[in-house]
Amino acid sequence: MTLSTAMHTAAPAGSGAATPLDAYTPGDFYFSSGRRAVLGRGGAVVASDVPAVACTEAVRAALRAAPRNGGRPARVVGAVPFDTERPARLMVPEQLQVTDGSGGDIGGVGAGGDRVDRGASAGVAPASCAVTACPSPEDHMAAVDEALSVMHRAPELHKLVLARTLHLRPEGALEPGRVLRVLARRHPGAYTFAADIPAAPGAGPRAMVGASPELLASRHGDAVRSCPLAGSAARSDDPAEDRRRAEALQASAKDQVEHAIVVDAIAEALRPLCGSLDVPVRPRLVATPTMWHLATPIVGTVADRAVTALDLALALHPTPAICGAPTAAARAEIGRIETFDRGFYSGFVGWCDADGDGEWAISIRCAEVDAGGARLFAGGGIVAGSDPAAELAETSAKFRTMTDAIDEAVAAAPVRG
Ligand SMILES: C=C(O[C@@H]1C=C(C(=O)O)C=C[C@H]1O)C(=O)O
Repeated sequence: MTLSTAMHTAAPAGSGAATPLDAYTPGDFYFSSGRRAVLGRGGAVVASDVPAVACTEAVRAALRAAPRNGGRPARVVGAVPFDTERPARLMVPEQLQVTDGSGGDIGGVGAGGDRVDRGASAGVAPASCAVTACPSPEDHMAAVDEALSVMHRAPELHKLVLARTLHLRPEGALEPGRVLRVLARRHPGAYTFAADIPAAPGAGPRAMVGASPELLASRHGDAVRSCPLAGSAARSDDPAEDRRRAEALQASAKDQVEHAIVVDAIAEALRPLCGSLDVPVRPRLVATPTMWHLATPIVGTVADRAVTALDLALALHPTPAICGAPTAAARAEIGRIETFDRGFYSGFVGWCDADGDGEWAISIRCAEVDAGGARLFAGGGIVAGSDPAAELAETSAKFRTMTDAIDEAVAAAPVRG
């Protein structure tokens, strides 16, 4: 593989010949998709005083005003929260390092499925951390029951995505960069990211760190892509059982319905923006090291080049994969039933350049990480026929992306005397 490394302006201080992943330090932005990786450092936060849903004009203006980077268009990088009435955390970095392989989008498909690396811990939480679940497992099951009752009373609500959190506090300091590098190694097919997010006054930097298998939207030239995931099963260490679970997922009528709701919503949102759009009729199976998912790779061509990757992401968000359907009713129920603030979880993270090209992944399989610990998030779609215990188990399995990585990062931390 030949990597052409474009140092857009100066390389980040002290990075030498380091890759973007090596160069990452807390406060930076990092995003990789297959062989493409972006590291951003410094620069003003853009559109911090407007709701994220209305940020595109300010972003366009900031990109127009920014110098080109080593002959390439300027880029905005960062994260958008679940609630787009709140501001995004987007930057036009002062220093940008990009490695541009020939890999193209990974689009969630084949997301590292053959490279199963289950790591050391099979449990939900690293042994080396104090753990608090919010809500408790019992309360999450009660919330799923409540969602099922709501959908029974109001059948026009087809799907509701409910999440829960785990707070991990290791004995020593947690290093976001270490967690990021473990994730990148364990999940080579994922969208791996670390995005700076607001921290408490006086506290050190805080980052949203994760390895998402899900592409919300990308645009490269005319080519538009989205790869929604919905319908999940935990992987098994036993190959025969692993295959059985994958086949059961593909054969599950409930999961096919749950998946189709997402694909229909995305196709409907993309159609007015696209000249052509190809939506496969049946989903395929994709694997991460911890989960099987149903996935539908949607491809199209943008009708008007003025529509940027950020415009596409904002037009699609929140998809029923992380919110529900219909959107407004599902969002209202999430606000009523969930007992915590999603913040940047289930928003999106990535980059967009001044030509409108860009990539945005859904911020899942992730955690808010600072030196004191991590707040992990995992959710799942509830439809008629969902089972509270199975939904709880699904979120436990989804947590493993981050618990396994934090476990390894903490175990590998040097002892400080
Ligand atoms: C909400 C999450 O995942 C989403 C929900 C899925 C499901 O319900 O099957 C599958 C993939 C994601 O779209 C999460 O990982 O936290």
